[in-house]
Amino acid sequence: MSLEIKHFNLPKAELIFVPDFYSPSVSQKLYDYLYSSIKWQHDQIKVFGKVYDQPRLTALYAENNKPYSYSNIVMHPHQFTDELLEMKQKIEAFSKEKFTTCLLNLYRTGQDSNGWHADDEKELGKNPVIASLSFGTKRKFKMRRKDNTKEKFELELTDGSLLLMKGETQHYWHHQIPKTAKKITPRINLTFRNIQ
Ligand SMILES: O=C(O)CCC(=O)C(=O)O
Ligand SMILES: [Fe+2]
Repeated sequence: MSLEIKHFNLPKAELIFVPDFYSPSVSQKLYDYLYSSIKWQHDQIKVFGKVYDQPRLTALYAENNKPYSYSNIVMHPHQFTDELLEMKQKIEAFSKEKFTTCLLNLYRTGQDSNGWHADDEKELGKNPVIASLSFGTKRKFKMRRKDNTKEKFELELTDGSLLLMKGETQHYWHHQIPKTAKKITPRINLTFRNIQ
């Protein structure tokens, strides 16, 4: 059986979406493992001098000790677990890319979110490839052009799916996970990155 692979041809973005990267039964096991075994933390962020609780839990894992900084937060990695390493290897085999680091997000309810941003920190290099795995409740993933916010795109990130963002995507587009008023159970997201 072959995997369904969708290519979205947006101007100045390269997106590849694999809806069934993991089967429903494997996804359920991975969700349970991640929910209970990842060392989730709840950081505060500073926006225009004011301090807020980040609207989700996060964790950083890596094969090296290199920290990752964004939104005034510096995260220091835990060492990869066997399960995370296995996921990393499966994504590397599919994408023919290498990843050093995984930033995990736990969206506990519909009120948890991730605001407009690009994954364009300089430690990610010029045209970073970001591999994003989703487990649990599906959430909307929105994109909009940095230079024309009317130009938009959206996608549902479903359980067991893989989204690859490549090429110039981070230069030209912002992305977000908006809040939703729906009563929903959690979603776990893993973004694999290469930090040099
Ligand atoms: O939860 C997601 O799908 C997106 C996460 C994200 O954009 C990030 O961690 O940089
Ligand atoms: Fe991101």
